[in-house]
Amino acid sequence: MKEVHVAVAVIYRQGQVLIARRPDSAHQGGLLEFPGGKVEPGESVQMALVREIDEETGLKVPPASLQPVIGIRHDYGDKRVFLDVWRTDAAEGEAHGREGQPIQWLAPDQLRDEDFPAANRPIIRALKLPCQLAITGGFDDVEQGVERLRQQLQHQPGMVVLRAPWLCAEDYQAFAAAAQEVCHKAGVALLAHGSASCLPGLAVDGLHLPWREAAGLDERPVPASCWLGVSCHDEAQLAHAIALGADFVTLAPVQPTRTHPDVAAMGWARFQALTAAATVPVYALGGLGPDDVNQAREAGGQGIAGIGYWWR
Ligand SMILES: Nc1nc2c([nH]c(=O)n2[C@H]2C[C@H](O)[C@@H](COP(=O)(O)OP(=O)(O)OP(=O)(O)O)O2)c(=O)[nH]1
Ligand SMILES: [Mg+2]
Repeated sequence: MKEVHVAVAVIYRQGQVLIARRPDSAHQGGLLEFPGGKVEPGESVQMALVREIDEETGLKVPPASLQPVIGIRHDYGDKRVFLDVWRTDAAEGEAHGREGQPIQWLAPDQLRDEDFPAANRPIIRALKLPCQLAITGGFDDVEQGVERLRQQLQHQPGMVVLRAPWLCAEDYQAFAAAAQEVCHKAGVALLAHGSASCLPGLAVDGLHLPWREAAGLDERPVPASCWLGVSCHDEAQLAHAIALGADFVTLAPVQPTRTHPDVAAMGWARFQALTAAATVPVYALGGLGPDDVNQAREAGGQGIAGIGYWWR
């Protein structure tokens, strides 16, 4: 079966995205969708986006405003698609459903997996996840750890992974409880780091699995209502994380790091190649800071993750 290349548009306006309803008679009919459609022969994906957005909503999109979000290969059984997803926040005009389809503006947090075709799940993840993920670094005692976390939050990461594998379970619980309060006040999501067995009793928003924990699992260890991240370093690990149902992965090391001087960095070209094949948002990790967010996004990533920049 030939793969259909589909240009999919995430049109942002005032923190909301434009959603349409697919006609009942269409493939995946009756479900919600992002505007878009098939890339025609001879068209670039950008040309297809500009055309489809105009045809379906009447909005005019400056081609230069389009930025890549994620690419997803999905087999529906009756159809194979490559969803080539791009965003713009510069669409001009008033949106209306030019093909008679109902449209609405929704905040990313209002998007529910079950309302969309199955291939859209990673898109919804990508829109809800931030572009900066901070991981906690070393500290001497829990009090100092919490103080450094407060400083880390001043750099406004959208999510924090609470990494402290050297702490005993009791100290980790205390660290997580204090961190939860600090993160909650700042409106920042907090993920525990380790195995799912550390979760009971923790008021966190999800779990980030180090590769050594993910390697031994054959199913998702947490419910769909909490985030699941996995640390990956190569293609095989990415495939395993996706099979586990990870909501996102980190891929490292992209650049040389002080923490792992003996590990060879993969560089941006390799990061881009691995990310292109992954149906999940991918954070670039290793030797990076906020200045690298654009580079990571241009390479098809969700953004950057790291310890070094934020933890001084
Ligand atoms: N536009 C769009 N298509 C999606 C999404 N998710 C998803 O699986 N698809 C699939 C459904 C279709 O098989 C394919 C694109 O179809 P489409 O019906 O929009 O194509 P089109 O605008 O060119 O329409 P047509 O000329 O075939 O009527 O991609 C999405 O969020 N938006
Ligand atoms: Mg369409």
